[in-house]
Amino acid sequence: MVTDGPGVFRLINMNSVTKTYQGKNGPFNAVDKVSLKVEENEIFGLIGESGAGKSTLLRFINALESPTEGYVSVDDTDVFNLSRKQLRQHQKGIGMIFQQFNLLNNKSVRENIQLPLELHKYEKPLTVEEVLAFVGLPDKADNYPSQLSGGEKQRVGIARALITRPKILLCDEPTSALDESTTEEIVDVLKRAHEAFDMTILVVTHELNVIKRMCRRCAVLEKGRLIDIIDIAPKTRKQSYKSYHDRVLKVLKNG
Ligand SMILES: Nc1ncnc2c1ncn2[C@@H]1O[C@H](COP(=O)(O)OP(=O)(O)OP(=O)(O)O)[C@@H](O)[C@H]1O
Repeated sequence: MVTDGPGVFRLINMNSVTKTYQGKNGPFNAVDKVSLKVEENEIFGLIGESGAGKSTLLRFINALESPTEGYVSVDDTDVFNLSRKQLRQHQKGIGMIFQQFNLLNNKSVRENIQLPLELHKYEKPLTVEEVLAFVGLPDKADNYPSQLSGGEKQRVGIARALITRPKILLCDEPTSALDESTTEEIVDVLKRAHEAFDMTILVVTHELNVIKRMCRRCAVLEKGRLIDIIDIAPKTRKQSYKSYHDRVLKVLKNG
């Protein structure tokens, strides 16, 4: 076990990860030598403007993307040096929720939530009733996605992620398709899930208030580079708005 002091366990460790893509004008680094550590049970944010590399970085953790260079470990295990069986096991411990919910429209809420259990065998999954009650939709099991509001669809997305009892939950812009009050409700569901299921949560978003309400720390990315890791504390500090990074600091530290 890797520790950073008493009671602090680094669950996720990224060391100088780079992802190079071919762009119109040649190769470019969507993620550029990023190193960061996320502690077990933390809610950690990744923020930055569109194209900053947030989603790419998030997707390294469950190996949906692989870095061109660098090292990613989860629980002390190199994510990109696993057998197929080990990789499946690794991915089974990670849930994901998406901006556009990714529900199958021809399947009922119950069928959507059960999908992960059809793909893999889990030791102690929750039941559809349990997760639906948790996200506040106890009566919607037989509805179809087209009969739900955006906020309800995201609750179903969260229920689908929770049914396997993941150790890590990756949230890619979980509230970006929702209005302000629905966003608050979804943030509350995620915070309750964090407490109830003892998970580590990573949240990618460009919404600073979501970060402020949920996270203890967040990484700021700009053009693939890690600019800062901010400890989010309600202290008042004078900041100016010279750059995007300055605005982030202002909202998160002073708001
Ligand atoms: N498969 C790909 N091939 C080429 N370029 C890609 C590919 N995937 C992502 N990119 C580019 O890499 C950069 C980072 O993308 P990424 O989706 O990680 O950013 P992001 O910060 O999550 O952005 P957004 O907030 O808009 O989703 C962008 O310029 C994007 O266009």
